[in-house]
Amino acid sequence: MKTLFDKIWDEHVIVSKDEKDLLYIDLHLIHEVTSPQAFEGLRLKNRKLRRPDRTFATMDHNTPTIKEHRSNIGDELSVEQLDSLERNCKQYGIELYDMDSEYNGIVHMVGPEMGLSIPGKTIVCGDSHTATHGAMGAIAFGIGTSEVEEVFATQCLWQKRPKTMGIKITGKLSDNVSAKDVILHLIKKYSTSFGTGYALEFYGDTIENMEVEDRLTLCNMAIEAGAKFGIIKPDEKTIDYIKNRKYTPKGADFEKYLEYVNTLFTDSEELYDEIKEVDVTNLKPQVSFGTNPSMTVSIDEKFPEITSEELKKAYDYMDLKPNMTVEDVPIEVVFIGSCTNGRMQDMRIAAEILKGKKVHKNIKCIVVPGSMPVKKQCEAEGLDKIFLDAGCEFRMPGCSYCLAMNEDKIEEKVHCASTSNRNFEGRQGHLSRTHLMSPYMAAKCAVAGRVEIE
Ligand SMILES: CC(C)[C@H](C(=O)O)[C@@H](O)C(=O)O
Ligand code: SF4
Repeated sequence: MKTLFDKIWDEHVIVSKDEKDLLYIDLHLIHEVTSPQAFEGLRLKNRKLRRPDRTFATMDHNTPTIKEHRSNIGDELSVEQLDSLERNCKQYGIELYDMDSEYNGIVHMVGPEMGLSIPGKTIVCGDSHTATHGAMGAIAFGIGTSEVEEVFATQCLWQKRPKTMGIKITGKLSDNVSAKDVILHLIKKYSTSFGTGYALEFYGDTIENMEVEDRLTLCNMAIEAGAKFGIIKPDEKTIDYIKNRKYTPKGADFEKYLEYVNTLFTDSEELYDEIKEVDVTNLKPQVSFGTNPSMTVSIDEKFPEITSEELKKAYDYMDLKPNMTVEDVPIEVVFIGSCTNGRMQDMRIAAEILKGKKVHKNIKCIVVPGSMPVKKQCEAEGLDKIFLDAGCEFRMPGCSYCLAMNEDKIEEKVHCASTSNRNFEGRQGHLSRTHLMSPYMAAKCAVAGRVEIE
């Protein structure tokens, strides 16, 4: 009798010592920001890279979203990090999805798209949103640069087993409500730290009814709840999703692999160290008003009274007040993209709203597909045209706008309706003001010129 998480964990333990386990790592994803020092460490210690064939690289954080050749990136550190990733991948024989690659994209898009992030695997990346991949039914977690070096050298990592928390989500979501609203609601209800020390397993009929892309959105923000891990049991939808992707096992290997995948579920709810239950039947769209994701309201709620210094500081920074509603926020920019909501389904939802409409005159609307495959698919379905006709910008994939890299910054004091995952002070630019929400709400906002209270 084991939880889903413990089944995968136990399958990967090589040896245990002092409450820690040495885990075998099946997949190591890397990007330009957190890998240069780790490669340098290898060289200095004269260590080899153990499994270049299980290491995959993408350029994402420093790549501008404008159509600009690499040689035109202004920021020197960005250029240096991109150059060193390219050099290192060449030297160590690692597959790299560079800016010219048809597979390029944000690392948390690339893993599932390539059939690399698949059920039952252990997946690491020097990036805090690695829990995203747990939605495929895997153990996936963010690691630091020194750990990146350890995995390079040994393909293993010492880890303390986390406790498990079952997050049971039940009820049918309303049409305008999605996984983004569910995770924002959870963080509002239980704080930005309720998951600390836990692996969060999301389950229940709401999760079963969710598409894989929604599940990825949900697990993406586990770290915003303090948890390094989010995980969801693989099912038919997961198997359909991974089938025939580039690195998914094929033929008889796939059939054999499915036998293992079919064992991946939690044997009994009683095995969780803790359970939280949430009924989302009447859940309304959620929008953040403050400077962390827990400072969030339902669209039909007023902003809360000031009950802490932190909240007061957030109101001051955002230039908002208690008792206002999301409708009162003077939004000027709408950003649809990021590893949270830069997938095909997000693009389709936004396009459906923007189709035949015009972006409001006070709004600049930026659409950034999370990866080249998503961009291409948008073009194949004519979504790019819908966005452009509506007056949006339709850009190249990358992280840039989510964390204010390159020219992709929200100006001082400007309110941005954003489908990303972080809204702390300055996240999208010096003194910028981020409001987290779903692609549905963001696209509606682009048309209406403000967040709509339906
Ligand atoms: C740059 C990277 C290390 C960082 C992270 O780990 O999350 C980034 O992706 C972010 O979202 O802030
Ligand atoms: S899109 Fe944003 S949150 Fe996601 S990996 Fe990039 S910078 Fe981090």
